[in-house]
Amino acid sequence: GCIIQVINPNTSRSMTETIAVAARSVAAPGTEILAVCPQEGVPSIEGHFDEAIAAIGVLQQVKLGREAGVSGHVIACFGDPGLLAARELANRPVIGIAEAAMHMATLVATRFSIVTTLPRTLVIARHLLHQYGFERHCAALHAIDLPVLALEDGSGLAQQKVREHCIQAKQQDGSGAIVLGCGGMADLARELTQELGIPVIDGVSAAVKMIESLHALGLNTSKHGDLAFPQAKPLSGMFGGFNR
Ligand SMILES: NC(=O)NC1=NC(=O)NC1=O
Repeated sequence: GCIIQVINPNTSRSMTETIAVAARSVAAPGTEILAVCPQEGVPSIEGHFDEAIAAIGVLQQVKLGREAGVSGHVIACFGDPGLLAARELANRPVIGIAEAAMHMATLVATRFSIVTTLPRTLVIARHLLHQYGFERHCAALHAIDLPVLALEDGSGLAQQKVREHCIQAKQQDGSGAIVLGCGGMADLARELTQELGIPVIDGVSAAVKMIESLHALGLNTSKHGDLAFPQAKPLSGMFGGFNR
């Protein structure tokens, strides 16, 4: 069996649950999902500062998962915070939900649109498109202009905004697929795919299936070269107990 650690890098328990439900909804019968979030950090991730803080919690959770013997790790925030650092700490595969959703979109469409939360997170999505080499595949990026935690306030307003922007993206962007740009949107993909008649892709479920595939293929993070374990060195202060 496969044990997948799904890390919500923010500290909001309700979003961790939304993410866990999406992960479990696609997990294979033999796959166990361990959904976690950092004990301390930031309640939502909406910019570079938040990402820097969240990355420490991601690394702490990846180390715990490695020591628990998980088969792989998912970073369930659309900025993929701490992804490469996490791969240095991990033996097993580590996949971010943005890279997972973007890869899947390129398999089913020639171009995709992204629908994310606050406008200020658009630059983060653009950085990832460049980093992953998908700039040419992304036709447009949209922001619903609501904060991440509006997805968890029970009003349904954020979910309605996501739906409206997905409809606009389908009509205006010339995209064949849509990528949902937040871990908290993970529960919307299936219904929107049905309603819009085009692939609307959630990175949480995409990442879970990619980890299962890597596990089945016996492929793990390469420790040869750039992603080798960090050099052992004396870490000080709050990082004291935190070595590779
Ligand atoms: N673009 C985003 O909304 N990123 C995110 N911030 C979070 O706290 N979770 C996300 O997925």
